[in-house]
Amino acid sequence: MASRLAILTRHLTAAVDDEPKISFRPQDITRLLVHDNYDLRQDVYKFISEDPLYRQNHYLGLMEFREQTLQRLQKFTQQHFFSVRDYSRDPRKFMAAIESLMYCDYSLSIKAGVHFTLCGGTICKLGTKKHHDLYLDRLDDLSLTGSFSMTELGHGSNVMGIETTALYDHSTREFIINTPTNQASKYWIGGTGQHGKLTAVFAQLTVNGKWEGPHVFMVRIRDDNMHVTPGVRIQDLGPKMGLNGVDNGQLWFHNVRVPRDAMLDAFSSVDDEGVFRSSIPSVSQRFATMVGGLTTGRLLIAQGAIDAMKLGVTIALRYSCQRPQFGDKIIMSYLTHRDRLLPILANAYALHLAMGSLKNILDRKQAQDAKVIHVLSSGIKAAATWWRVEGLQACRECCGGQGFLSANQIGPLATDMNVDVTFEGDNTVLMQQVARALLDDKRLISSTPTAPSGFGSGAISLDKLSQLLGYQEHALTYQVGSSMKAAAASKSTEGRAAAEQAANDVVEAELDTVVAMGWAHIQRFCLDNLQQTISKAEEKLVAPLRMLATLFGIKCILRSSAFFLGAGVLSQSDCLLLRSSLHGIYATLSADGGRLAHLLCEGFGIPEPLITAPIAKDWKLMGANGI
Ligand SMILES: Cc1cc2nc3c(=O)[nH]c(=O)nc-3n(C[C@H](O)[C@H](O)[C@H](O)COP(=O)(O)OP(=O)(O)OC[C@H]3O[C@@H](n4cnc5c(N)ncnc54)[C@H](O)[C@@H]3O)c2cc1C
Repeated sequence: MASRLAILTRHLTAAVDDEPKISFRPQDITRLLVHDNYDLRQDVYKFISEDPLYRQNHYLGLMEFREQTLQRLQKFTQQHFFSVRDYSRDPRKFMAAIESLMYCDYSLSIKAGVHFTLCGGTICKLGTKKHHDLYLDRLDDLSLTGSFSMTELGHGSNVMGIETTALYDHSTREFIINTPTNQASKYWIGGTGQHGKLTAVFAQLTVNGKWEGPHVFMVRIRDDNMHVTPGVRIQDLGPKMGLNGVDNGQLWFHNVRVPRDAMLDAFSSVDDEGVFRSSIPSVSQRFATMVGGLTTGRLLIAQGAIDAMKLGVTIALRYSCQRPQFGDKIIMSYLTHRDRLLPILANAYALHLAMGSLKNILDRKQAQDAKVIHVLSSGIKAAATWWRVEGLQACRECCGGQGFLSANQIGPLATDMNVDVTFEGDNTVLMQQVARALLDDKRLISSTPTAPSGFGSGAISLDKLSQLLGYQEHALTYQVGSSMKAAAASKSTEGRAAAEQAANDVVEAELDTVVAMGWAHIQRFCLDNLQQTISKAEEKLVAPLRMLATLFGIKCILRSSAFFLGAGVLSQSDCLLLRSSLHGIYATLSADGGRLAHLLCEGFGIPEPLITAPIAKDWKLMGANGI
């Protein structure tokens, strides 16, 4: 292994363009990473880099920050980079435009996401032509500011349990929307505290005395003069831990009457005779379709987290490779520093490429892909945001006190984004959904997992790392699945409901393992996906990608060393071999002032004007000449 690494090191010690040793240029990597809409992304970057309205300003108060965020969104919208109609027409373009805002400010990114994706996307997906005609142009020019009212004070993760009601009144052809209890008030609703005019309300529908499950209704909450509409009450939620450019609100509805056409009716409607009709007969499947529209939002949150890791690690690496401490020792030469920063680089690559594959699956628009899309979007969102939390904290610590200075970008990013583990699906709940899908996979449940051999004196190959991660996924699923089967069998004489309950009780009792299953699946998917990317990559990119993939795989396995040692799959000497290989990779990435690590960061393609942190330039000049 050591000699292989030495060869890799020689091969990879990238130099400037005109030196013969060079193996790749950052733009070669950028081409691989930017899946689509390269020119559009560059146009958005140029716009937000050059217009002074988008410059960092950490001195604003709450109301000023909100106003600035609104103005930024208005000006961005006026550039017509995309249309809300692209949500259905050209989803890659839609996502590319919104993703590109991330490097400017997370509040702007989320305010745009709530308006265009959650509100606009819901209308595109769940509405029909009359809704598209009525709302989409006005969303596009921001004359109708949109929001998305799903969560209630009492119901966050359990959306099916919401209490807001929509009762159909055939005498007036209207729905009557009500908030029956305070816990049913819509809570956290982005964009409603101050600026919102329109909201997509999730409410339990009753027609002719029959409950039909949650449906979505378009409700005006403020008129064009910004007066709150009759029957609606709005409370501004005020300052938050971060993300203060977004005005979140709490909403109550008291006998708010909306016309029959206010219901988004692509899948269900009430006809002229007042009869409820739906192309999806079961309430639970209908509900799954209603919330299925959240996938795009979830992808944007995941991509935002990945991009934040890229920005954070780029800044931290640039600083760490020039910062001496204790004499002239550069802090990046400390093993602890390498171990804190370099895995973030690998995570960002692994997740970004996994997102690329997921977007390709989405492009196919095949009905049979619905489950895999749900599983991957849930799991990648959870992994990306959890690793982002960990990664940005590591970046901030690695920069010492400088990491705490707002101008250095990492701190504000970490606090503004802290909520991404919670919204668009709480991570713990999302990982359970990944695990539920694994538990439905007969291949994993019925065959006994076969443990791969350890490394012995053999080399550490990506195939072996993948086998180990695959084994972990299979073994955990088999363990929980077998217990569920046994529990269900023990209750089989009491009927199907009792057996299902017994199986569910096992899931509850094994919830920590269930979440670990979700992690195992996503880690294995990411590593396999990296391998597939490598197999198709240009020759010059193979070595650096393989190195990142090996780093990623080793870290995943070492994080679960208790599992692998406990299962007797790896020995202590295997773990030591993994550790020393990891250190070898760190040394290669950090050699020559971290040249390879810097090239890999440059490969992210973050526009230089948007890397504003002074420590990412020349920290020795900080404060000099009034800078
Ligand atoms: C800044 C911000 C903006 C938001 N914007 C919007 C918006 O625009 N529109 C909107 O509709 N909503 C919005 N939300 C709401 C958001 O989607 C919810 O906060 C989220 O779904 C979690 O719900 P909850 O807060 O009620 O937490 P809960 O669901 O009560 O969860 C609390 C804790 O319990 C745990 N938990 C819950 N259920 C389980 C379980 N089954 N197993 C194990 N653990 C569990 C969770 O992991 C979590 O740690 C926003 C939230 C925030 C903070």
